Amino acid sequence: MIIGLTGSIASGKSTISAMLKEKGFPIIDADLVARQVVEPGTANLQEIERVFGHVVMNEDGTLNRDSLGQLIFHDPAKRKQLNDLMHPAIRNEMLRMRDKLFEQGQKTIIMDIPLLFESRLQHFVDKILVVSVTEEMQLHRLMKRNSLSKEEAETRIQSQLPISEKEKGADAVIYNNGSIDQSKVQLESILVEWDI
Ligand SMILES: CC(C)(COP(=O)(O)OP(=O)(O)OC[C@H]1O[C@@H](n2cnc3c(N)ncnc32)[C@H](O)[C@@H]1O)[C@@H](O)C(=O)NCCC(=O)NCCS
Ligand SMILES: Nc1ncnc2c1ncn2[C@@H]1O[C@H](COP(=O)(O)OP(=O)(O)OP(=O)(O)O)[C@@H](O)[C@H]1O
Repeated sequence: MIIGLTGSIASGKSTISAMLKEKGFPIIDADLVARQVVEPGTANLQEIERVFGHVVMNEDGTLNRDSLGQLIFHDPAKRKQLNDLMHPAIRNEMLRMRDKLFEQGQKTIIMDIPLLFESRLQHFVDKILVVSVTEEMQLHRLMKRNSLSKEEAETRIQSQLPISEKEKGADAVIYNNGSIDQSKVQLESILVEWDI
């Protein structure tokens, strides 16, 4: 069985994913895969430099993530260009990892996919677990974690579907406004309900 873990930016997916990892579930993390597919020397990174310019590169040849983020979160056309370039590579690598884990005999796999709904990847997974927070809390945590201004954080939040829409497509929702322990209790009861 594949559990799709999703939510919105800074809603707490990584926090819940860490709890699932601690319980022994294998995790395929789309954000991590998205870093692997643009490592120095990859054709993807060369293409990103060609399309977005030298400004998105660090001197050591790695991707300047802040600079690329500034470009794509403010501009839907550029975001689409980046998505079109990277998403097929991310998807292929995630499927390869999934197949390998099943071959190794794993029964339940977690796929942490921030853009599961935006990219219409619902068919990748058997159950969808959404990590939700109020917009106020999301803004607060995002500004704090990424040291962003209110305006920058709002721009990033608006680049994704509203969390209320994602809740509608969920098999279960964790409301992560309270403490981490309160979210853990919710996770545990969902795992019992799903018998995993
Ligand atoms: C723009 C980049 C370089 C910014 O890097 P940075 O280290 O600042 O952020 P990070 O990768 O940790 O992403 C943080 C969060 O931003 C959100 N996010 C990232 N990319 C996108 C996008 N294209 N559209 C909407 N939200 C996005 C996700 O919620 C993600 O969890 C990076 O996010 C990226 O390469 N994005 C394109 C690939 C992608 O779509 N990744 C999302 C998972 S598939
Ligand atoms: N219940 C909580 N109480 C306090 N802080 C929290 C809680 N849950 C998450 N956080 C903090 O909020 C921030 C966002 O959480 P996290 O990184 O897990 O979100 P995410 O959904 O994985 O984000 P992204 O989409 O950007 O990858 C982090 O700094 C995290 O430590």
